[in-house]
Amino acid sequence: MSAAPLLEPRDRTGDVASLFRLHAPDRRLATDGIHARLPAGPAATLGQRVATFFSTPRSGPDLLVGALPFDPHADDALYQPARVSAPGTGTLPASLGTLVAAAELPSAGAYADAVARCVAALQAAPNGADALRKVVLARGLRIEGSAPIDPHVLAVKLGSDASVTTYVVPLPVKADEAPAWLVGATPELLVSRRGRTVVSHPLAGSARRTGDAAEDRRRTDALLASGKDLHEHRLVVEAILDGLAPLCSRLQAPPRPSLQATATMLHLATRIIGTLKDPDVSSATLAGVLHPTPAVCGTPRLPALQAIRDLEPFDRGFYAGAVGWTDASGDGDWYVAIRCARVQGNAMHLFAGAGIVADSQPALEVDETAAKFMALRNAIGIDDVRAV
Ligand SMILES: C=C(O[C@@H]1C=C(C(=O)O)C=C[C@H]1O)C(=O)O
Repeated sequence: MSAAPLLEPRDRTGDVASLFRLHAPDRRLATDGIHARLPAGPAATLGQRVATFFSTPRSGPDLLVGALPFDPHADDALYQPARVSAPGTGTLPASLGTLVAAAELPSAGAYADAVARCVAALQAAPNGADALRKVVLARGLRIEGSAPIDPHVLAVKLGSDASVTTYVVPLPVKADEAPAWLVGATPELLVSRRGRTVVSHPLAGSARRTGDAAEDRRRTDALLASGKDLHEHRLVVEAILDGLAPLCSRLQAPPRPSLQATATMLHLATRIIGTLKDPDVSSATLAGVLHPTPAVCGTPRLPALQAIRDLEPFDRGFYAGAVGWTDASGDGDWYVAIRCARVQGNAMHLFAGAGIVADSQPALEVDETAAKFMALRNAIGIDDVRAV
């Protein structure tokens, strides 16, 4: 197998299991080893657990890294790394080996049926603040390889799109299981904190990017004028403003979204900036308050979570959760864990979801989720998700 030069460190034993990587356009973080684990718990107690962790004298970096699962009531997986590592001290194989798309769960047809059932429920929902207004429904694709899949090779391939944040996050596994990671390339910032300044940059309302400049311009204009997509987007911005408002003395968001493009997608995006009233509110607390936003869950949160449980035939695990870091000062970055795969042994599970509102059309949501698989599909070189 040919080797690519100087891409990512191995740790001292050459083990990749505990390597964490978060490469944002403006900041690169890589760590290796696990010094101590944060006691696991739900999103609501994350801020308190992190504060307790850092208030206890200990050796090792003043840093916690890891992932929150989609379900805010399920256990998260954060740990203090052994070392912050300098990227570029090792080599990686250039290839992921032979991969085939093995199974869709659910099939495109079953996904369309679930979207149709969801639309019917949204249309039947009574008017009022508590009524179900949006549900994000996802589907999965299992890919199999001829040999164990190296998550860092996949991340390097995903990193060829400079507009996204690539990540590799070790996931908890049972004692008899092979190591597992969440590997992805997200365009979406859940929340970032530096001192008192808080930034969130949600996306919702999407179209496939074609690569043809005139057609992409047309799609961009259509997206920025689409009542359905602006509504889907507004619900996310409102939820984030509602979450941040009690914590901020100043909070600003432009009245209309702008366009954010990745190599494969066009998204409506809004950059929200706030100033914390209390500088002791950490990025972990903020992530715990905001997650899951209606970009990945729906509105209102609890009925949307229930609809997802009822309509999706799989457990999301850490897909549509959050990945990131927080330090002892409370600063940190948390990204929405989308455009990703759970990698374990010879297999990976890809996930893609789309926001459903009362006027969504099932066939268009099938296409939107197929387009959202493209980032991963391009990286692993599988052209057609239906090919087996
Ligand atoms: C849920 C996903 O993406 C989210 C849903 C979007 C939408 O519905 O338009 C856009 C970006 C993300 O917030 C995903 O990629 O799996």
